[in-house]
Amino acid sequence: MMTLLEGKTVGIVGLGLIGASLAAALRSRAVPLRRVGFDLSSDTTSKALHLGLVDVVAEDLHTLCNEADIVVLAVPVLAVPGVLAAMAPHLLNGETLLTDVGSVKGSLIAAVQSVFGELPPWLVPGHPIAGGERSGVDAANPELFARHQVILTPHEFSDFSAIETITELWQSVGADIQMMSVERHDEVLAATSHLPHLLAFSLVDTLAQESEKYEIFHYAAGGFRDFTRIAASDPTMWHDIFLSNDKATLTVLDHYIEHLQGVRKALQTHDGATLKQIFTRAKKARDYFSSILEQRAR
Ligand SMILES: NC(=O)C1=CN([C@@H]2O[C@H](COP(=O)(O)OP(=O)(O)OC[C@H]3O[C@@H](n4cnc5c(N)ncnc54)[C@H](O)[C@@H]3O)[C@@H](O)[C@H]2O)C=CC1
Ligand SMILES: O=C(O)C(=O)Cc1ccc(O)cc1
Repeated sequence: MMTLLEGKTVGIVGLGLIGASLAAALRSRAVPLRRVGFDLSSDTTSKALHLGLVDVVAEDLHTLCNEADIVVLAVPVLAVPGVLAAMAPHLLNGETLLTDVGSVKGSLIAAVQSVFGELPPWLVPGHPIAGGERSGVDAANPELFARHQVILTPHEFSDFSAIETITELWQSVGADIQMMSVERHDEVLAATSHLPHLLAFSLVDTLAQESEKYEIFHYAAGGFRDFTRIAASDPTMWHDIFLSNDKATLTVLDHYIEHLQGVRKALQTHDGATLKQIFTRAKKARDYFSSILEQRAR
């Protein structure tokens, strides 16, 4: 039974893919929350209002904070410190809960600490492991979070009832909640999300620079499509993520470069046994990942 959200107002700052999808999901599932939105782009807020994703658009962050019981930050991660600083005077009543959807959690914690001088009990950071290469309000999808995980990284002073409310917010749109420390989150995501995006951007850029008028892409097949879909993701969003999670990404990138050097050596020396060993281990791991995906889809 969902009870903690009844009659409350959620204020969503940033009505792009994730913010607008959350608004759309809350609406399509008739979650009893009033939805107030804010975005720097007036085109975006007009669309969100016109599509009925939000009930009302706040004129500024001050108004949004005054109206909202729960504020969800859904802006690129490097925009967070500025938004927090603008909201700070209006959040200090202690009654408004604050959460976010950012792909990096260490930088959010650092921003909150720098703006508020402490980690307030009404802060429960979050990260939906759901999205896609499209961005903006036009890409909003009410089913985006269904059967997907949302990682919450509450800190040691996060209020229990605040954690329960944010848990219920995500469960109400069909998501499964996982709890994790900030450090573990940033390491895991560096490996499973940030590194793959870096490799995809880098591979596509390498080939694009070597190919006159992108001619080579005419001959690319499904493997190239699957490997590089995420290179179509938003450059600003990923610029922000890499600069915010540089340490953990560098660690896993160095590990990967070392492994790739091994693959290169095996190829150069025609060491087929080593190549087969690597491919067999990787296939086993990828088959396991496919089984996780199948279980989740059931
Ligand atoms: N795109 C994805 O697949 C996922 C993204 N995330 C995280 O969600 C957050 C939002 O990402 P998306 O929705 O994909 O981005 P997006 O680019 O679709 O939307 C961001 C929105 O924030 C607005 N915005 C930017 N600066 C602002 C500011 N200072 N004040 C108010 N609005 C501002 C923009 O106008 C835009 O509408 C990012 O932190 C990202 O790391 C998390 C999970 C998945
Ligand atoms: O496009 C994809 O497959 C993604 O990996 C989406 C995504 C992007 C960023 C996140 O922090 C979480 C999910």
